[in-house]
Amino acid sequence: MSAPYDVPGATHVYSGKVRDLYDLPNGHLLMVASDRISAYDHALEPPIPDKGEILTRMSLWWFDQLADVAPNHVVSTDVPDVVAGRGIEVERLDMVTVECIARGYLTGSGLADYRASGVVSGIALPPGLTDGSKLPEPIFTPSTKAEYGGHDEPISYEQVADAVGSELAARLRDLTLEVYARGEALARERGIIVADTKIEVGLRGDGTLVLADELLTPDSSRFWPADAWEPGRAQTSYDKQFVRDWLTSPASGWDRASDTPPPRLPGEIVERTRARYVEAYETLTGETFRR
Ligand SMILES: C[C@H](c1ccccc1)n1cc(-c2ncnc(N)c2C#N)cn1
Repeated sequence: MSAPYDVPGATHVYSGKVRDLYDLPNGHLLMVASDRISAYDHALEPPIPDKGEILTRMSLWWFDQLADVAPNHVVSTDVPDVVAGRGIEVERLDMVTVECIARGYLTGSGLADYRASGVVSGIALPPGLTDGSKLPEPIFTPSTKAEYGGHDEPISYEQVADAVGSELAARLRDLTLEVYARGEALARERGIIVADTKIEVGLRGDGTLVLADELLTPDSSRFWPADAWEPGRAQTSYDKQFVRDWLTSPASGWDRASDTPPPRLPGEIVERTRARYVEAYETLTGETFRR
């Protein structure tokens, strides 16, 4: 993994797959989006230039678009130069211990659960759905928060209510589905399907629910190009398809089923992937990403 940034005045406290978190002297946190990219549960090398800045700008844009749905944790983008553009000073919240996930389409672990039992996170779905099917309506499919490197486990709404109380469970469900509905509708108008998304929610001392972490990015959501959507097969990933295709091609020499780490991505794949992140940002926001 690429080392986190040495940020003056900040104390590094956590590294996720692609983001790092720091304590700040004023009691806030500094959230830094790296250029790291992961696929098939592996951290890949090299990083994708500007990915962290592009997805930071995307999150900020979504926080602004959805400000009428819920407040967010952003305090300031005036951060130390070493993380300028990819760092956000955020309000320290009491984070909810549930991964709040909404799905509008069936794929991934939800599809696997559906194929095994017809049920996803305790919700029975109609028969005949396949990979990439649009669900009759978006569903709230919460999961546990796995330790770093582990896999989140799906839980039912009832389990969420048992964990956090029925009133907060209802608020989390409603917020997650509202954020997804608004994000999916806006993205769809611009040719991007947001198949599902994970939001992180924190609580203020007064009980206000606050949108935290990143929001509606290709790292927290599945982005599919709408013009390539075809239920019945694995969908094209808007941002990671070049990486996936190369890693699973003879050109990489990698065996996904092996325990070996993936090989270093070639320059062309890195650049084409960077271009897809730029394209996703510019398509969604209508703004130009100038480095
Ligand atoms: C796992 C996730 C993470 C995000 C970004 C980078 C590394 C980790 N994380 C977020 C908090 C957190 N805690 C208190 N207040 C907050 N506003 C936030 C946020 N965001 C703790 N962990």
